[in-house]
Amino acid sequence: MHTLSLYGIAGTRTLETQALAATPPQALMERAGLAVAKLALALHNHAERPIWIACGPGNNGGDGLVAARHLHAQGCQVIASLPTRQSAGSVDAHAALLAAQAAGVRITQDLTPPARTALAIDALLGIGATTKPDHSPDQALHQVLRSLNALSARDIATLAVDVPSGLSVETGECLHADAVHATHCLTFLTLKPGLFTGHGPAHCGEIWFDDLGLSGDFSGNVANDIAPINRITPDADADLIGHDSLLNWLRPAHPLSHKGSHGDVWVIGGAPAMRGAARLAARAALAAGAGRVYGSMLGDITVAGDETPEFDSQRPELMRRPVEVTAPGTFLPSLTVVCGCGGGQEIHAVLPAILKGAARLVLDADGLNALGADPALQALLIQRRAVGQNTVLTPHPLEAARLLGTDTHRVQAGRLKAAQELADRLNCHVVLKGAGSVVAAPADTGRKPLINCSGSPALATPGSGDVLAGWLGGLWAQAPAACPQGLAAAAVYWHGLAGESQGLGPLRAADLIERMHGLRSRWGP
Ligand SMILES: NC(=O)C1=CN([C@@H]2O[C@H](COP(=O)(O)OP(=O)(O)OC[C@H]3O[C@@H](n4cnc5c(N)ncnc54)[C@H](OP(=O)(O)O)[C@@H]3O)[C@@H](O)[C@H]2O)[C@H](O)CC1
Ligand SMILES: [K+]
Repeated sequence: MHTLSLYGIAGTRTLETQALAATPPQALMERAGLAVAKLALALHNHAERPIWIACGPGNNGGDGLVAARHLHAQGCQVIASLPTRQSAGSVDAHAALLAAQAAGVRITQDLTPPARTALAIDALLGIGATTKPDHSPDQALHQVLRSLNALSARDIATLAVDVPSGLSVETGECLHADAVHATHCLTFLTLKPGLFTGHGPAHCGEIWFDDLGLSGDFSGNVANDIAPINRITPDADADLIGHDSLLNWLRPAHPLSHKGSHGDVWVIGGAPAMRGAARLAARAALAAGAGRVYGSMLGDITVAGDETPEFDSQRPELMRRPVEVTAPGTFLPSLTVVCGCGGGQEIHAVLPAILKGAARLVLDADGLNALGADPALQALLIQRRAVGQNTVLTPHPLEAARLLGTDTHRVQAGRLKAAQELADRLNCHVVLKGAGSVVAAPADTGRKPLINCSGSPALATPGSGDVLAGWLGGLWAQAPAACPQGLAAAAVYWHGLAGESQGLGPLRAADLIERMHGLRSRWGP
């Protein structure tokens, strides 16, 4: 999959206005409704059982009514609930209602789904949804949202039109407590950021896209009812990370390459009781292809059970070295440093030297907490880019909240904004982890944020973040001059693909490394 642009409401409305101006009345809604009906037919595997279409007052509801008409014409048993007044302003939706009535579609104000519903279509709210507290039809709306969720909780296919009602297409936060959990979402005109991050992935199910014919067919022919569009393409709000993020990693290594050609990584972390975190990061860096991987454990390394001279007795390829970051000859300027994985309090003492010396730095976990608590460390971080040193922070939402001086809820309510704010404030690259990881670059790079679309709950396991940090370090060591945002995109996408390959159940972190390593051999020539 190629990188795709994501547009929030403003960008989508700009495209919608141009599209409406270029098409005959009702044409766009007709196309949207037909596309919904086609997908619904494909999902409807109990021909004798009813399809319930919950239609809202605006154009989203209009799409639903057009779909109802087509499905009725196909002989499906269709019941459309119209719980609210039809929006006076929406001429197209009103026309769709009249056409559905004329065609004999059963339209009711009953808010309960018909018995034995086999497929539900959520056409309540689209990009016009608001959170107005005094909105009169809210009670009815909530009742229908709850009915839709009760159906999807019973594994009944639920198709969201454009967006699951109650989900913010801008941020992926839930505007309503009962936002619809769809099994499929067919979105129109643009792909929207909120479908892919925050609560989006959990609420959308499988995402489908229809541009309503505006980009033409496969041979580039635009439908003959579309006038030439003097198109002003709005700026995308973000890009979706796709398979092309991996392009640089799908080529075989140069035949004359040797371990010295693949760069060195130094993992610093693993305070007592958290040794495993550093080991996972180091193993991941090695599996990602770094030439040499060194590891240093923080704190007392002679604690019971950890007297072995190896850094990792299961991986003798990893080399142990002391944590003497300030000693001459540490080669900090030539290494890629992955720091913080299981670093405990001890990480604080070594961070100033690392921030001053490391050419490339991935900072994770306790390294981020130390940074959040100490403005002097933040000042050192901010200075790094000016001397050609790059940094990628890999916070989960709580770590990001600590760095921003806010709470997790606010980070999650605006993941794109939070990641961008961190990148700008701390003058570095940021991977905000969680469903739909966001990869942000400082604004002066001119690069917009990226959202990752791969991943699965199988990755929500201890050590999964250490693997990501180590893998990123391993990639960076091999491509020291590459754009850190592109490298971070490759790492999160790769990590997510491995998670998807798991199916049900957790993918334990040590196995995740092997899975990521194995994927590359499958992609090979
Ligand atoms: N324009 C086109 O031809 C096409 C549009 N498409 C589809 O249209 C929607 C966007 O439609 P729009 O009418 O702008 O907005 P919605 O249908 O999403 O919602 C607006 C109506 O919903 C009411 N509303 C909003 N928030 C709430 C709420 N919290 N509780 C209850 N009701 C709410 C709102 O009421 P107002 O009083 O604020 O007016 C409106 O009545 C888009 O998503 C597509 O599905 C297609 O792309 C095809 C072409
Ligand atoms: K909807």
